[in-house]
Amino acid sequence: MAKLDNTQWREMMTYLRKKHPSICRQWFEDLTPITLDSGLLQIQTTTPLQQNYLQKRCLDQFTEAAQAITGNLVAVRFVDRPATPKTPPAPTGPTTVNTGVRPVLQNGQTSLEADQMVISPDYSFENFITGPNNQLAYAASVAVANQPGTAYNPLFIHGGVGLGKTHLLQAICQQILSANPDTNILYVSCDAFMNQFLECVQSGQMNEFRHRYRHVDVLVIDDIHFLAKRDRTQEEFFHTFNELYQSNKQIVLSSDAAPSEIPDLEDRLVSRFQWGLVTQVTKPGFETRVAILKAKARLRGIELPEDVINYIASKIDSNARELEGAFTTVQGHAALQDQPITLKLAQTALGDTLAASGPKSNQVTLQNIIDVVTEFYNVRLSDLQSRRRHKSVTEPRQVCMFLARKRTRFSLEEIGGYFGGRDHTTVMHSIRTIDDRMKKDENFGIQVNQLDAQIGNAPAHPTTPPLAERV
Ligand SMILES: Nc1ncnc2c1ncn2[C@@H]1O[C@H](COP(=O)(O)OP(=O)(O)OP(=O)(O)O)[C@@H](O)[C@H]1O
Repeated sequence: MAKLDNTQWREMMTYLRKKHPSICRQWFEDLTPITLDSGLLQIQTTTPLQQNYLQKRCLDQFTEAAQAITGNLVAVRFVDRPATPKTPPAPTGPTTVNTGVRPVLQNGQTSLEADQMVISPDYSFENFITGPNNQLAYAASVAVANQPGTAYNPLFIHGGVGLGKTHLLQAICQQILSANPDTNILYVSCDAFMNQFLECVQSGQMNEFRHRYRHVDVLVIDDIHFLAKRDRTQEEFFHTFNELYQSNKQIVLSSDAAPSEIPDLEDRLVSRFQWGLVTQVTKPGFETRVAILKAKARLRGIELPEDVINYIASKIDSNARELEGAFTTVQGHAALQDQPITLKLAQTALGDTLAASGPKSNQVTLQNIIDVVTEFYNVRLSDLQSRRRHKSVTEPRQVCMFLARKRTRFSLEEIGGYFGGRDHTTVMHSIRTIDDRMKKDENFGIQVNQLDAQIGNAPAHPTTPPLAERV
């Protein structure tokens, strides 16, 4: 049987590291090219999780590399170890639940299946760095993974963007599956749950929908706060929750706010979400940021000098996703220039984009604005996103919209969407209200300008025209 020779395989890996450094992982070393037959390159993985992940997330890059190295039109397929016993689909009913690791057919391909989230091998407990900001969430996640359905049910993890909620959710799935590969885990985004619900209502497939969601061992839903204001979906979720809970099936949820702070969430759901354990992840401190960068570098098989790590960790203090983004930028520059990563290279690479998250930054994120405004007015983000119209909420909300428009690239629609699904005319109105008031009320003007200054020292977004023209 034809094969890719070792030199070609190594060249393929080098090609990937050079052209697509951000997808490369240390564990790619464990991949083996097994056959190259009739234009099909089969690559063997060491776990079903890797196989599923690579097939869904890295196929294009591997195909490009295979074609570049062989000079032929080659298709790539990732295959699991032949020795791995295949579990037959559960025989019950028309819908079989899959784990996200072994996609299982259900009446052929359906949109229900297509919405299953892909689990990344990176998101394991091993690769999760703990610190005072996430210790409890981590410990609770490990407990749930070791004793699904009994330790804490439901487990509800909340916190701001990029702070590791999804990572923990996926680590739970991975751990459960590695202990018992036949566990039926359904891991979806809240968005997928809502869309599937609507589709199934419209197509008269509610039996399939219910079967799918109510016959799992573990239900994991990311970003459950999107249930806000969706009355019918909340109703459906309520029944799903009850049925699973009563059968001691584990439920794990993540959200950007604590249950009681999710706007327009029915009380009965709020109280159920609090039955188990509600735990928060917050911003990592400097030492945790350093450790996260080291872990990410290890995962990618990259040597990141200590001074570069300290530099990035000191400049970016918002969240792990932005840290990782900065690392990717530096890695990309090094690969493009074919240079080792040094402090100088990192400083140049990050020069334009550095610290999009911090007050030292010259770019401002929505989170920076929200942090400053919510602290000043002593309100919560969920208040700003709610329908509440009390002055104590409308004023900070309008100030946020005003500053978001002034300091970020977001469109009126995007800003409105973020602050509770408001349309662009509402955002326009808010901006004008603040603008007018700043002109008329000197103290108020000073106050908003101070908030603006606290967000960062950068001028208004340089590529955007003056605010008045943009409203
Ligand atoms: N404590 C941590 N240790 C290692 N990596 C982390 C940690 N926290 C976050 N990360 C990494 O940061 C990135 C963003 O994390 P994740 O997607 O889990 O955030 P999130 O809280 O779900 O954000 P969002 O609400 O925007 O979905 C991921 O690559 C994740 O692995």
